[in-house]
Amino acid sequence: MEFKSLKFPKEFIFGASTAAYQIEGGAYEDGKGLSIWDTFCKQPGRILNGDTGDEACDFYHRYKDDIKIMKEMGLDSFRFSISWPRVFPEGTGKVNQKGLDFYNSLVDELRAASIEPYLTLNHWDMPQSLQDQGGWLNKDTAKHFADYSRFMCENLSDRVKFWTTHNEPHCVASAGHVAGIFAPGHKDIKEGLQVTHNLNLAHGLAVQAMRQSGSAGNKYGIVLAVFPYYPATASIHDHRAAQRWDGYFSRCFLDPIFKGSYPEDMVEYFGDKFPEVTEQELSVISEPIDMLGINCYFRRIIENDPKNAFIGGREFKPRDAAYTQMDWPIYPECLFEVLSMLDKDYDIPELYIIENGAAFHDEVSPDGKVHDARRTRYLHAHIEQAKRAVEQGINLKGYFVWSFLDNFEWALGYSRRFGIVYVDYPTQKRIVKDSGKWYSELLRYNQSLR
Ligand SMILES: OC[C@@H]1[C@@H](O)[C@H](O)[C@@H](O)c2[nH]c(CCc3ccccc3)c[n+]21
Repeated sequence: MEFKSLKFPKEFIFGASTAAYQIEGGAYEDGKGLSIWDTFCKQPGRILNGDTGDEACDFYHRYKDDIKIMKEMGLDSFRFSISWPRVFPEGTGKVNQKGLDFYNSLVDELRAASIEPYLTLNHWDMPQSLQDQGGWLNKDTAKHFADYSRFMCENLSDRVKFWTTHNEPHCVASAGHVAGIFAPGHKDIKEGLQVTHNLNLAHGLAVQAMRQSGSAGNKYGIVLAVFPYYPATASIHDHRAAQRWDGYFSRCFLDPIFKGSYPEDMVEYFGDKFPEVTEQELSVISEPIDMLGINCYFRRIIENDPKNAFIGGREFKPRDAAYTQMDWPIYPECLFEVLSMLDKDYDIPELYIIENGAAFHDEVSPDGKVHDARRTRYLHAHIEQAKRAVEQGINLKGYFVWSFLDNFEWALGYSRRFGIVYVDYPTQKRIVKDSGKWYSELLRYNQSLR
């Protein structure tokens, strides 16, 4: 496929993203402690088909072979997360040396393959033992997270330069504590808002801790899901609903981190459900960061819905849009629009698209290949929008596709495939999909211009 329209600056990096619980497996191996997702998956009815991350893609054992695929593909960078309980089985205190050994080896293998590690410290798999003490509802957990982050930085920052604290804290707060569809499965709005604040606090404490102990030149940040929000109609009620969704899902994280205060309209809207916040905590949360990672897959069209007790709205699905297997509308301009908004409204040193991709029904054809043309078209269209942002002078420094491998899709188990590499779970065989081959050609084209 012609790549001239997808020519990026030479320092722009292309990568692929994953997360520990979704790919590693080895859930009970080599001294790893329980995570809340290990526990959650065991609760009947929580996960489609009763799937769990017990084995997942067996990345814990197969990472060296997977890195060979990454190298052949030409990835500049690989984003992964650390399983906190694999290193600290109880969340604090005693270190599981075999857990630490795994991440040291993973990083060494990536660097030996000239692939830049891009690390996330919390991609939702919180140690169960800390959950037993209140989890993110307990502010002590924020301190434990900072200690864990410092420890990882002390051990890996000679080889890892990119450090992000949380992946999508809004998901932990809203899906995990309000909707109850993610671990730990709580359903309490006030709790969800307190967790929102405590996650922001944990982020700030962790950045401060890493900055004290990490190597010079490290870049610290966070990964947030930021989407464009549209009202379903011109009605003021839909406009206000869209503004509330943007207010909670985006600005209740962006504003305290980059502006040192929560959005006034959100504090007002949530009233006495909003947590107590001190100036000292806001100063910690707004500890300057070097980069922001963005997960953006589509735009969200919102219509007013007073029955939604949390935020008074629901997602509208236009009939004239094409949809992925997640029932997400395909709207490539979402990347350009989000990047433009961030560039206009916030002072962010560097931006990375850390997750963008699509789930479509994939199958292995008789020729042994996976002809996922829709995914290739999705990636092409969205990367074009990333290019458009770069051409407008927006400081976008990289694009990571979600995901490198098909993997465990949370409450939907293994029913959704996002990978550019197909995983045949019964045999754990990998097959680079057509989209993976296309992505590799794109990377090689850009590397040839460096
Ligand atoms: O669903 C695909 C991926 C997950 O597998 C990742 O673990 C997670 O980081 C992730 N986030 C998103 C966007 C989540 C989202 C959906 C709908 C509305 C807001 C956020 C999509 N994904």
